[in-house]
Amino acid sequence: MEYLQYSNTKALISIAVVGVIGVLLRLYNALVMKPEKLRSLLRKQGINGPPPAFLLGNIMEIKKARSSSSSSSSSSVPMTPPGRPPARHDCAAVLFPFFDKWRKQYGDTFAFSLGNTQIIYVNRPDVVREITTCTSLDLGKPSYQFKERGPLMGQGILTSNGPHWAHQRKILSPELYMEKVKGMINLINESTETLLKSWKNKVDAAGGVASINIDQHIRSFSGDVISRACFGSNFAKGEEIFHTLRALQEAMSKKVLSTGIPGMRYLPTKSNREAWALEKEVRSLILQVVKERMEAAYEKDLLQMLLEGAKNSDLSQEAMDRFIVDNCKNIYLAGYETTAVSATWCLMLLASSQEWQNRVRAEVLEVCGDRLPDADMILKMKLLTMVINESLRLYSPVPVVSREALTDMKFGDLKVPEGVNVWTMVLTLHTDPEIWGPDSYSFNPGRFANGITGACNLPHLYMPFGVGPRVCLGQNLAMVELKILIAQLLSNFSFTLSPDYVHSPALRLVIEPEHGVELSVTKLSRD
Ligand code: HEM
Repeated sequence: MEYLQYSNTKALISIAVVGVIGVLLRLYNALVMKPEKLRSLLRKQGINGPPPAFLLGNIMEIKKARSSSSSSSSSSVPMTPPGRPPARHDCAAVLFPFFDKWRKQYGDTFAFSLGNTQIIYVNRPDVVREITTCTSLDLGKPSYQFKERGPLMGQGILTSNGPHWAHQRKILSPELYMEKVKGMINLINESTETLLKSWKNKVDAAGGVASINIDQHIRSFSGDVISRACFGSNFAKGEEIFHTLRALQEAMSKKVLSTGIPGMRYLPTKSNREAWALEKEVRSLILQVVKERMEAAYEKDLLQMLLEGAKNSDLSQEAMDRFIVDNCKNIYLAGYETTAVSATWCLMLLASSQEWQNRVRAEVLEVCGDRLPDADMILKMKLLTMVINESLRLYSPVPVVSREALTDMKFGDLKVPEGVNVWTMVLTLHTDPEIWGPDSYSFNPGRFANGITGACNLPHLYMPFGVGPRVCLGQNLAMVELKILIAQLLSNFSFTLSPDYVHSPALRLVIEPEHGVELSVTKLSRD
């Protein structure tokens, strides 16, 4: 009997030991062997890069370079005095100083690691064209981003690949065609009115000139537009969803710097627990609106399209709920902050160039007069389009276009093994003097007088909205929103940079002004 018990315990211990060894071997393979194999494949074709640290890759080096470039006076990036625009609009040098260093050391194409993810940085125009225009479903969005941003984005259009992505894109894209966006102009004008009223009140209360930190106002405007576009008449509920999503995004941005550290997302850390709770809340709020929709009248907004798309696609109830919840979140996230920061940066640039502010205002008043902007007027305002294009060139909210090879792939002479990511630095391409000329770091909307092709010698490298099959679905909506907002602000107010403005681009989920943008705003008399 005793002997039997002894041999059972021995067997259990043996099984446990074999199991633990198996898990350790798999971990060793995923964290050490596989990354090293990929790096050696890259080295074989002459792609070198900074040596990675065990498990972390180059994360610590990146963190260190970032914090010293934003805080240290010994940084190579000159600090901008308060109240002034920078002499050189060079976000890449402030936010990604390590890339400059590595490019000097390893050339235009080099490899680095975020945790166990291997990334090739590509700056060669020919290879960038091949990557960004590749239509194969084998080239997708990086899976490590899906994992890290799981609670925030789920498996919606932004964070899915292959047939699942293609299916979602097919449902959503017709809803954001220009013809549909034209139908949203009234709702955008309504959202703008709210903003104008609040600025007028502030200026009156301040006796003629008000110092306004514009960020929150612009964010509210952008959130209002997206809520109305997505949720139509349920937009009040939309705003509640949106505030919860914003809180979730903040909880997630605290985690951004841990990107790539294996296993971090599963640990019940304070920020993970906060994110999980908010994710649950957003889901239940969205499904509540869906339930009301099922019972009430039919409307033609984005939510309705998602509902119909889900109903027609033979999904289980669980999968259908996920499809709707994830895509509502994705549209918010894709459309809210990007448009808000684009408008904020554009107003900062106009505030620092009285010449361009006056020129665009004259155009707006000539085209629109006392009427609210409509589709024809929006098309006619050329100087306004040039200013927005230039602002998106210098302050592209999304600084990197990234992809993952889902199988072994080749772009020109660059072989990308399965699992390796490729990154194209939009900000660097947007300011390269060889592409844009010697004034590439200056604000000069005049360069867009003959469109994008006239502005630079390699137009495919201008990509504030990305390019190729995964190009931004909302670019028509974003451009119309930006034009209406800026036209309306210019025809009602004049503004300069406040002496309190401190120029400090920061990378959160998008590039935003770290301390906001403070403007001195005066009401224009319209007699
Ligand atoms: C100025 C504002 C905006 C900027 C700068 C911007 C930029 C971008 C960029 C760079 C991408 C990724 C493209 C790529 O990886 O090649 C993207 C994707 C996307 N954007 Fe935007 N975006 C803006 C506004 C919007 C708005 C208003 C919406 C929706 C209402 C939207 C919806 C999307 C969607 C759904 C995708 C994913 C497309 C896909 O993966 O198939 N965006 N955007």
